[in-house]
Amino acid sequence: MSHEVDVVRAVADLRGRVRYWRDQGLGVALVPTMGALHRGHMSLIAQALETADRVVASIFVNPIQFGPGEDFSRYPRQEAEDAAMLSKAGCHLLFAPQVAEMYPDGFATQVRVAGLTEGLCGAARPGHFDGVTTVVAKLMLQVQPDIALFGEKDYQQLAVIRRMVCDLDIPVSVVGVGIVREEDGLALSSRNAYLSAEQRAIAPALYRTLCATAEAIAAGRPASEACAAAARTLVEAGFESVDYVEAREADSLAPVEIPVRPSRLLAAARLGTTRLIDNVALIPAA
Ligand SMILES: Nc1ncnc2c1ncn2[C@@H]1O[C@H](COP(=O)(O)OP(=O)(O)OP(=O)(O)O)[C@@H](O)[C@H]1O
Ligand SMILES: CC(C)(CO)[C@@H](O)C(=O)[O-]
Ligand code: BAL
Repeated sequence: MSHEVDVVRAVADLRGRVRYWRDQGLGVALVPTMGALHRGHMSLIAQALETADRVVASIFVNPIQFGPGEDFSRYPRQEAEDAAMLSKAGCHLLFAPQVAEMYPDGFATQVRVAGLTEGLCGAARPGHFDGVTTVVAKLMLQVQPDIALFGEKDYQQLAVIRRMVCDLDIPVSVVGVGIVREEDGLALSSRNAYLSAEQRAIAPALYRTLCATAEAIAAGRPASEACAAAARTLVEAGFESVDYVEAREADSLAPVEIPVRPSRLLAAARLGTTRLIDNVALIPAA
């Protein structure tokens, strides 16, 4: 039988708990989240439990990564259900701070990764990644884990965090975890809860279109042409607008036309006010 996950809200308590484990020589993993947990998050927790002796999950709806007019105030908050899921999975500690604990009066520092943050989601969400890197740097310094796990669903976020950890010599191994999908291919995401039944029926077209486009590029169709066709397909399928469909190198996220190195096809598109993102691997053309 699983026991209830312990919840701490203060950085000092968090540090005390981790210090106790460290004194026993135990390895620690961190899984940062914004809550409203689903099977995607739980696969990060499961992988963390396989790799480390102790797992800390954080739940913090981070205000500074939301732009004006985005969904900060209505973002789903369901800590009791989340804690029950974490308990069942065997997660050891939940760090769930209030905003004032993370950003007390006078807070004035920002961590910003240049370049990588400028295109793709960064173009539609200016300042978003500065908010992500600032909070992830804080969480890494607060917990000082051996490893931190992030989902490939947020592929650009993962690349940005890897860059930050490398550039700032943060002694944490960043582990990327594969995308967990619904049976019809839709990537699990807390924001899927915003979709109406009609929008939910359209949503799997994002993954379907990415898969078909990746196949076309692997068969030799130039990426720019294939991506433009994919954007048209998404609109025909019922998406109101397409922020981007782009082929990029897997690590640097530099644009690619004919992939010769490991690459990724990434997209973001809107169904009503809900913005969905997804990505698939691009097989280098034969
Ligand atoms: N379907 C998924 N498969 C694998 N990892 C995922 C999936 N969904 C989210 N994650 C990962 O879980 C971590 C926490 O993400 P977050 O709490 O923002 O959830 P989310 O479902 O991505 O929410 P949102 O709808 O706000 O994008 C991130 O590292 C994210 O990449
Ligand atoms: C990494 C993260 C928890 C930082 O707030 C968030 O961007 C997310 O949930 O992907
Ligand atoms: N899942 C990434 C966090 C965000 O969209 O704000």
